[in-house]
Amino acid sequence: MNTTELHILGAGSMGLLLAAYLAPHYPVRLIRRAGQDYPPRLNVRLTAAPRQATVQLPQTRADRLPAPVRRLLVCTKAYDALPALHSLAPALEEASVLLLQNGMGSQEAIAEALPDVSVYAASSTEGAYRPEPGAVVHAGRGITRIGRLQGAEADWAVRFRHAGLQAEVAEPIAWHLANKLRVNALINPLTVLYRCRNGELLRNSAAYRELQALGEETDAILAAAGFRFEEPALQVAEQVARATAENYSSMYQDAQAGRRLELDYINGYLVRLAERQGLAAPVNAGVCERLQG
Ligand SMILES: NC(=O)C1=CN([C@@H]2O[C@H](COP(=O)(O)OP(=O)(O)OC[C@H]3O[C@@H](n4cnc5c(N)ncnc54)[C@H](OP(=O)(O)O)[C@@H]3O)[C@@H](O)[C@H]2O)C=CC1
Ligand SMILES: CC(C)(CO)C(=O)C(=O)O
Repeated sequence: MNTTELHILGAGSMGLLLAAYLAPHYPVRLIRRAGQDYPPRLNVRLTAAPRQATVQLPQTRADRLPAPVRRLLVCTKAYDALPALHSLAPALEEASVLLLQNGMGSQEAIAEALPDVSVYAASSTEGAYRPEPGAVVHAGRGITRIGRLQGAEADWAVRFRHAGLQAEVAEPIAWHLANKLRVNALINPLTVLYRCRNGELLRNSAAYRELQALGEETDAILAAAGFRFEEPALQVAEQVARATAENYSSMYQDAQAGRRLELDYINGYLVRLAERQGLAAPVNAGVCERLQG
């Protein structure tokens, strides 16, 4: 077993999923919120049908870390990632950090805020949720594409594969993040606005017209920013909506649970990217306004 401890910041769906897979192969420790008290270990039941396993994960508060962090997976929501890392900053001097946030913008901000830290970003199609505290369900097996943003090289994808997860080095990672962003920008907000499963967006004519308009605008913004894709966003989003027709998007689930949406890092990011290119983005901006209303 490799003895370098893997720290996981964010004990939510993604953090617990990765912790449960990695823990049998590497020493893993969860980092919990500063200023709050937690028991020294968290028992987590992983369901990856048809199998179930229970793992015991040591956990430490961010403000009580005994030693520097060398390997860190950041599994908070996009809006929490930078503040959470700031709470750890003194322990990160020699760290390689892997960011697992959806959307774009948080990764750039972190790389800029921590110029001396090795930073990798991932675009993951894994699906996980927590049915209750202390349990995580691996709802859909996916692939995690990992690429370096800055600093020293690290073998993140090797470690994921060693733990039985599908992973590959994918560079430039910004392209892969943008490729996922355009699907999320079309599907996720509309599932919230129309209160529907992904597949319903293709059957509801009003929703489909909005999908088309978002697709056209998103293609123009990403093209102006230098991203090249073979297929338009609408075509890819349609394929994904068909393949995941019965699913509720992550944004729909966040909205239902009353959690903050990752909108600023999806459609909001596209609006800011458009501004930087001197373009208007009324369709993405309109979606943000309606959802943040
Ligand atoms: N779930 C999934 O299937 C997938 C998720 N992703 C992406 O991964 C990211 C995480 O998603 P997910 O796991 O679902 O989100 P969750 O809300 O389930 O988990 C986020 C966790 O971060 C913790 N957290 C927030 N701030 C801090 C902090 N300062 N210190 C320590 N912990 C903190 C929260 O703690 P607390 O519990 O105390 O609030 C929470 O447990 C998102 O960007 C998401 O889009 C990507 C692919 C798939
Ligand atoms: C691909 C899609 C839309 C699947 O639901 C997703 O990534 C999400 O829900 O965030």
